[in-house]
Amino acid sequence: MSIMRIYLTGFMGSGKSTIGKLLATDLGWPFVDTDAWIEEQVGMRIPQYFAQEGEAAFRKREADALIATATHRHAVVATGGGMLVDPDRMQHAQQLGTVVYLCVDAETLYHRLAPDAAHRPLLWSNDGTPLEGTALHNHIARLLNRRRAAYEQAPFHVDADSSPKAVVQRVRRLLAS
Ligand SMILES: Nc1ncnc2c1ncn2[C@@H]1O[C@H](COP(=O)(O)OP(=O)(O)O)[C@@H](O)[C@H]1O
Ligand SMILES: O=C(O)C1=C[C@@H](OP(=O)(O)O)[C@@H](O)[C@H](O)C1
Ligand SMILES: [Mg+2]
Repeated sequence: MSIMRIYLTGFMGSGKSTIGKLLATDLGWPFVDTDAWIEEQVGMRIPQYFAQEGEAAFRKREADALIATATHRHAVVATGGGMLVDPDRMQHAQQLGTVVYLCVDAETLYHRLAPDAAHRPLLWSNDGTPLEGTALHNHIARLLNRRRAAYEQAPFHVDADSSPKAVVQRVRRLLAS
Protein backbone atom coordinates (compact mmCIF):
# COMPACT_ATOMS: atom_id res chain seq x y z
CA MET A 1 0.00 0.00 0.00
CA SER A 2 1.15 3.55 -0.65
CA ILE A 3 2.41 5.86 2.05
CA MET A 4 -0.28 7.45 4.18
CA ARG A 5 0.36 9.68 7.12
CA ILE A 6 -2.17 11.94 8.77
CA TYR A 7 -0.96 14.98 10.72
CA LEU A 8 -3.42 16.64 13.10
CA THR A 9 -2.87 20.31 13.81
CA GLY A 10 -4.80 22.96 15.74
CA PHE A 11 -4.71 24.92 18.96
CA MET A 12 -3.92 23.39 22.36
CA GLY A 13 -7.07 21.61 23.49
CA SER A 14 -8.48 21.10 19.98
CA GLY A 15 -8.20 17.34 20.61
CA LYS A 16 -5.18 16.35 18.50
CA SER A 17 -3.93 13.81 21.05
CA THR A 18 -7.40 12.45 21.88
CA ILE A 19 -8.68 12.22 18.29
CA GLY A 20 -5.32 11.03 16.97
CA LYS A 21 -5.24 8.05 19.29
CA LEU A 22 -8.83 7.03 18.47
CA LEU A 23 -8.30 7.49 14.74
CA ALA A 24 -5.12 5.40 14.79
CA THR A 25 -6.91 2.62 16.65
CA ASP A 26 -9.78 2.76 14.16
CA LEU A 27 -7.42 2.55 11.19
CA GLY A 28 -5.08 0.04 12.84
CA TRP A 29 -2.13 2.37 12.23
CA PRO A 30 0.66 3.45 14.58
CA PHE A 31 -0.02 6.58 16.62
CA VAL A 32 2.69 9.18 17.23
CA ASP A 33 2.19 12.07 19.64
CA THR A 34 5.12 14.41 18.98
CA ASP A 35 4.95 15.81 22.53
CA ALA A 36 5.29 12.30 23.98
CA TRP A 37 8.10 11.53 21.50
CA ILE A 38 10.01 14.64 22.65
CA GLU A 39 9.42 13.85 26.32
CA GLU A 40 10.94 10.42 25.76
CA GLN A 41 13.93 11.85 23.88
CA VAL A 42 14.77 14.46 26.51
CA GLY A 43 13.71 12.47 29.57
CA MET A 44 11.61 15.35 30.89
CA ARG A 45 8.02 16.48 30.85
CA ILE A 46 7.35 19.45 28.58
CA PRO A 47 6.93 22.12 31.30
CA GLN A 48 10.27 21.10 32.80
CA TYR A 49 11.94 21.16 29.38
CA PHE A 50 10.55 24.65 28.65
CA ALA A 51 11.80 25.86 32.04
CA GLN A 52 15.30 24.41 31.59
CA GLU A 53 15.98 24.82 27.87
CA GLY A 54 13.42 27.39 26.68
CA GLU A 55 10.88 27.45 23.87
CA ALA A 56 13.40 27.79 21.01
CA ALA A 57 15.06 24.50 22.03
CA PHE A 58 11.62 22.86 22.15
CA ARG A 59 10.83 24.05 18.61
CA LYS A 60 14.07 22.46 17.38
CA ARG A 61 13.00 19.20 19.04
CA GLU A 62 9.69 19.48 17.23
CA ALA A 63 11.49 19.71 13.89
CA ASP A 64 13.33 16.47 14.81
CA ALA A 65 10.05 14.86 15.85
CA LEU A 66 8.51 15.70 12.48
CA ILE A 67 11.48 14.17 10.62
CA ALA A 68 11.18 11.04 12.77
CA THR A 69 7.56 10.48 11.71
CA ALA A 70 8.84 9.70 8.20
CA THR A 71 10.05 6.31 9.46
CA HIS A 72 6.39 5.19 9.45
CA ARG A 73 4.73 4.39 6.13
CA HIS A 74 1.36 4.70 7.81
CA ALA A 75 0.74 6.75 10.91
CA VAL A 76 -1.58 9.12 12.64
CA VAL A 77 0.47 11.96 14.11
CA ALA A 78 -0.79 14.34 16.80
CA THR A 79 1.47 17.37 16.53
CA GLY A 80 1.92 19.92 19.32
CA GLY A 81 -0.23 23.02 18.83
CA GLY A 82 2.73 25.23 17.93
CA MET A 83 4.57 22.90 15.56
CA LEU A 84 2.85 23.65 12.27
CA VAL A 85 2.44 27.36 13.01
CA ASP A 86 5.93 27.58 11.53
CA PRO A 87 5.45 27.77 7.72
CA ASP A 88 8.49 25.57 7.01
CA ARG A 89 7.18 22.89 9.37
CA MET A 90 3.72 23.15 7.77
CA GLN A 91 5.23 22.70 4.32
CA HIS A 92 7.33 19.76 5.49
CA ALA A 93 4.30 18.05 7.06
CA GLN A 94 2.38 18.48 3.80
CA GLN A 95 5.23 16.79 1.94
CA LEU A 96 5.14 13.88 4.39
CA GLY A 97 1.39 13.39 4.49
CA THR A 98 -2.08 14.89 4.83
CA VAL A 99 -2.54 17.73 7.30
CA VAL A 100 -5.90 18.13 9.03
CA TYR A 101 -6.79 21.21 11.10
CA LEU A 102 -9.09 20.50 14.04
CA CYS A 103 -11.13 23.71 14.39
CA VAL A 104 -12.47 24.66 17.82
CA ASP A 105 -13.50 28.13 19.02
CA ALA A 106 -11.85 29.97 21.91
CA GLU A 107 -14.80 29.47 24.25
CA THR A 108 -14.70 25.66 23.98
CA LEU A 109 -10.90 25.66 24.14
CA TYR A 110 -11.07 27.62 27.38
CA HIS A 111 -13.39 25.05 28.97
CA ARG A 112 -11.19 22.17 27.84
CA LEU A 113 -7.90 23.80 28.84
CA ALA A 114 -8.84 25.36 32.19
CA PRO A 115 -8.36 22.08 34.14
CA ASP A 116 -5.09 21.33 32.37
CA ALA A 117 -3.25 24.66 31.98
CA ALA A 118 -0.50 23.50 34.36
CA HIS A 119 0.76 21.05 31.71
CA ARG A 120 0.98 23.71 29.01
CA PRO A 121 3.71 26.32 29.63
CA LEU A 122 2.27 28.68 27.01
CA LEU A 123 -0.77 29.04 29.27
CA TRP A 124 1.27 30.38 32.18
CA SER A 125 1.74 33.95 33.30
CA ASN A 126 5.22 35.49 33.51
CA ASP A 127 5.57 34.47 37.14
CA GLY A 128 5.27 30.79 36.15
CA THR A 129 1.78 30.13 37.48
CA PRO A 130 -1.01 28.77 35.24
CA LEU A 131 -3.45 31.44 34.03
CA GLU A 132 -7.04 31.16 35.22
CA GLY A 133 -10.48 32.59 34.54
CA THR A 134 -10.78 35.67 32.34
CA ALA A 135 -7.01 36.02 32.00
CA LEU A 136 -6.79 32.48 30.59
CA HIS A 137 -9.79 33.01 28.32
CA ASN A 138 -8.35 36.26 26.89
CA HIS A 139 -4.92 34.71 26.43
CA ILE A 140 -6.38 31.76 24.49
CA ALA A 141 -8.47 34.08 22.29
CA ARG A 142 -5.44 36.30 21.51
CA LEU A 143 -3.07 33.42 20.75
CA LEU A 144 -5.70 31.66 18.61
CA ASN A 145 -6.20 34.89 16.61
CA ARG A 146 -2.45 35.08 16.03
CA ARG A 147 -2.19 31.45 14.93
CA ARG A 148 -5.42 30.86 13.04
CA ALA A 149 -4.12 31.90 9.60
CA ALA A 150 -1.23 29.46 9.98
CA TYR A 151 -3.53 26.54 10.90
CA GLU A 152 -5.78 27.43 7.97
CA GLN A 153 -2.93 26.62 5.58
CA ALA A 154 -3.84 22.95 6.21
CA PRO A 155 -5.68 21.53 3.20
CA PHE A 156 -8.40 19.88 5.34
CA HIS A 157 -10.41 21.59 8.08
CA VAL A 158 -12.64 19.64 10.46
CA ASP A 159 -15.08 21.06 12.99
CA ALA A 160 -13.85 19.41 16.20
CA ASP A 161 -16.45 20.78 18.61
CA SER A 162 -18.44 17.57 19.09
CA SER A 163 -17.84 14.18 20.70
CA PRO A 164 -14.46 12.55 19.99
CA LYS A 165 -16.19 9.68 18.18
CA ALA A 166 -18.06 12.09 15.91
CA VAL A 167 -14.87 14.01 15.15
CA VAL A 168 -13.04 10.80 14.22
CA GLN A 169 -15.89 9.89 11.84
CA ARG A 170 -15.73 13.36 10.31
CA VAL A 171 -11.98 13.05 9.68
CA ARG A 172 -12.43 9.60 8.14
CA ARG A 173 -15.24 10.76 5.84
CA LEU A 174 -13.24 13.78 4.75
CA LEU A 175 -10.16 11.74 3.91
CA ALA A 176 -12.21 9.11 2.06
CA SER A 177 -13.93 11.73 -0.14
N1 LIG B 1 -14.05 16.25 20.99
C1 LIG B 1 -13.86 16.48 22.30
N2 LIG B 1 -14.93 16.69 23.10
C2 LIG B 1 -14.76 16.93 24.41
N3 LIG B 1 -13.56 16.99 25.05
C3 LIG B 1 -12.47 16.81 24.28
C4 LIG B 1 -12.55 16.54 22.88
N4 LIG B 1 -11.30 16.39 22.39
C5 LIG B 1 -10.47 16.56 23.44
N5 LIG B 1 -11.15 16.80 24.58
C6 LIG B 1 -10.60 17.05 25.92
O1 LIG B 1 -9.89 18.28 25.85
C7 LIG B 1 -8.66 18.18 26.56
C8 LIG B 1 -7.49 18.44 25.61
O2 LIG B 1 -7.47 17.39 24.62
P1 LIG B 1 -6.13 16.95 23.91
O3 LIG B 1 -6.45 15.75 23.10
O4 LIG B 1 -5.03 16.84 24.90
O5 LIG B 1 -5.88 18.20 22.97
P2 LIG B 1 -4.55 18.67 22.21
O6 LIG B 1 -3.68 17.46 22.03
O7 LIG B 1 -5.05 19.23 20.92
O8 LIG B 1 -3.94 19.71 23.09
C9 LIG B 1 -8.62 16.78 27.19
O9 LIG B 1 -9.12 16.86 28.50
C10 LIG B 1 -9.59 15.98 26.31
O10 LIG B 1 -10.21 14.95 27.03
O1 LIG C 1 0.69 25.26 21.21
C1 LIG C 1 1.87 25.11 21.61
O2 LIG C 1 2.79 25.89 21.31
C2 LIG C 1 2.16 23.92 22.47
C3 LIG C 1 1.24 22.90 22.50
C4 LIG C 1 1.42 21.70 23.33
O3 LIG C 1 0.79 20.57 22.71
P1 LIG C 1 -0.81 20.39 22.64
O4 LIG C 1 -1.31 21.25 21.49
O5 LIG C 1 -1.02 18.94 22.39
O6 LIG C 1 -1.36 20.86 23.94
C5 LIG C 1 2.91 21.41 23.54
O7 LIG C 1 3.52 21.05 22.32
C6 LIG C 1 3.59 22.62 24.11
O8 LIG C 1 3.07 22.86 25.39
C7 LIG C 1 3.44 23.86 23.21
MG1 LIG D 1 -1.66 17.02 22.47
